[in-house]
Amino acid sequence: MDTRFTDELWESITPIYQQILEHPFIKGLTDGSLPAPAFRQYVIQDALYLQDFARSIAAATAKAPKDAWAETLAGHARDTLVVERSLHEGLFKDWGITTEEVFNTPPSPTNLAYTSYLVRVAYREPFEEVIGALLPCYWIYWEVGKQLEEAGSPNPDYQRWIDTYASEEFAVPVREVLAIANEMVADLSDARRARVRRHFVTCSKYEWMFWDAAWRLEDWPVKGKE
Ligand SMILES: Cc1ncc(CN)c(N)n1
Repeated sequence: MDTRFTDELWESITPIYQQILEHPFIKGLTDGSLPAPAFRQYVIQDALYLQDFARSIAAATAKAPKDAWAETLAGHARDTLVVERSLHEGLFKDWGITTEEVFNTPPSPTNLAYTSYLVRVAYREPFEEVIGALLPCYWIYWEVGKQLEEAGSPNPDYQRWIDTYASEEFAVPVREVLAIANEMVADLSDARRARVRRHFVTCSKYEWMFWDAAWRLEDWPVKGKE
């Protein structure tokens, strides 16, 4: 398989990926120093995030110009999320947090900005751009999972998180979406490839920001009656 396009994409985010690995949230997963409230906030926000992520994959499915890609993505909208949801549900059960509480939590400013961007691209832009926006969500998590796997974590919750994203179950859809990304650009002009890259870089920045928001226990600076 020709992986030149995705190699180029990864090259375009190497400084961002490096900063992700150096972020205290990520470092704190392996050395155990991540404060529990930051992890809890992250997992709750992530459960909200996944709702829009799934809808964005479904929109990509509807736009797929090839049946084989539509079938693959339809499977992701259902199955990929099952793996991540089971991680979340296990943690919520251990923490005594109900599904109702989770889904009644307002999205943080960063979460809302990221998911709004994803959904906007998914509904407004052509198929290849939607894949560009979705790709960091798959790929960065897999790379981070693999990177942290060797060090592991003294904290069982953080170890579960690492195991999920380093797992073969998570790797399969990542490889599939990478294959779609490399195939879909075969006949694309440089200008259209650049638009894919722009979304890829933007969403990679949002990935860093998502962990950072939880680390800072981000909240809205002003409040109404919610
Ligand atoms: C914010 C975020 N980005 C990506 C993933 C991996 N699907 C996730 N669970 N959360």
